[in-house]
Amino acid sequence: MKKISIAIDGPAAAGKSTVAKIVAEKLSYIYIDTGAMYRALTLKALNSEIDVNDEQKLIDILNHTNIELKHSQNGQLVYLDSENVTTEIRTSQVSNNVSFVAKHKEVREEMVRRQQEFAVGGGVVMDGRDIGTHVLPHAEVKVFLLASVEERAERRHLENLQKGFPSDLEKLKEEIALRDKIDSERETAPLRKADDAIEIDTTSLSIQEVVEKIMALAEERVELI
Ligand SMILES: Nc1ncnc2c1ncn2[C@@H]1O[C@H](COP(=O)(O)OP(=O)(O)O)[C@@H](O)[C@H]1O
Ligand SMILES: Nc1ccn([C@@H]2O[C@H](COP(=O)(O)OP(=O)(O)O)[C@@H](O)[C@H]2O)c(=O)n1
Repeated sequence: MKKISIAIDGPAAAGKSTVAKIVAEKLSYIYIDTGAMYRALTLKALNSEIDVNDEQKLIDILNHTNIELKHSQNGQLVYLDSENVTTEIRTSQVSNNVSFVAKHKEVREEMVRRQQEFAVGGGVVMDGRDIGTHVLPHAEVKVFLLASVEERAERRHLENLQKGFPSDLEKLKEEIALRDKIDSERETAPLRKADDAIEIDTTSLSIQEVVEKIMALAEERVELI
């Protein structure tokens, strides 16, 4: 059966990676979390005391940085220069700096090049902010996931508590809203629904309901090919 590409975009904590992972498993496709790549570069910049506004320094380190997304039974693992950073890239320090790193045109160009390489041949579910608009503009299925900022902050809060991370719901709401604003207002490839993407408001939907909607869109497309 022909393998298609599925692009899932949307604001922070809308449920993109959760549903992308399940859809990829159901279809036996590769799952690619592009946010993890920007997070890994941000972690390296913070650890190297590089200013997140210094585009030239960031591109210099990116050119000497290996970011790998490995698939394990426990989900996706993220390796930065051969070191497992799966947990470290989710700290609030990384979350609060990543949008500044992701603003830079040259950083994005290099990340997009790597992401497109991962997707050669199809059979991928990729999530991020610019997948339907820039990384995979010809993806057969494009979805834009939404949920109210209150709902998204509550979901991330619960997730943090489950992981044993410190978490303050009100602060999280502000941080998520600020990150969405920076991601939506940047000049290069801002967070935006592609014209041909299907919008799904997940505020009152369960994970399973969102997965079913995306699976239905994928099956429809596979049948048409
Ligand atoms: N439809 C949903 N209903 C309730 N919780 C959800 C839903 N989708 C995702 N979640 C939870 O919300 C949190 C954030 O989801 P995640 O997939 O990390 O979002 P994103 O990848 O968009 O940042 C996770 O803890 C996840 O389990
Ligand atoms: N394709 C992408 C993916 C992420 N990003 C950036 O990376 C950040 C982290 O993405 P993420 O998907 O891990 O974030 P969460 O929604 O999981 O919190 C985003 O806030 C964006 O600044 C991006 O610019 N383009």
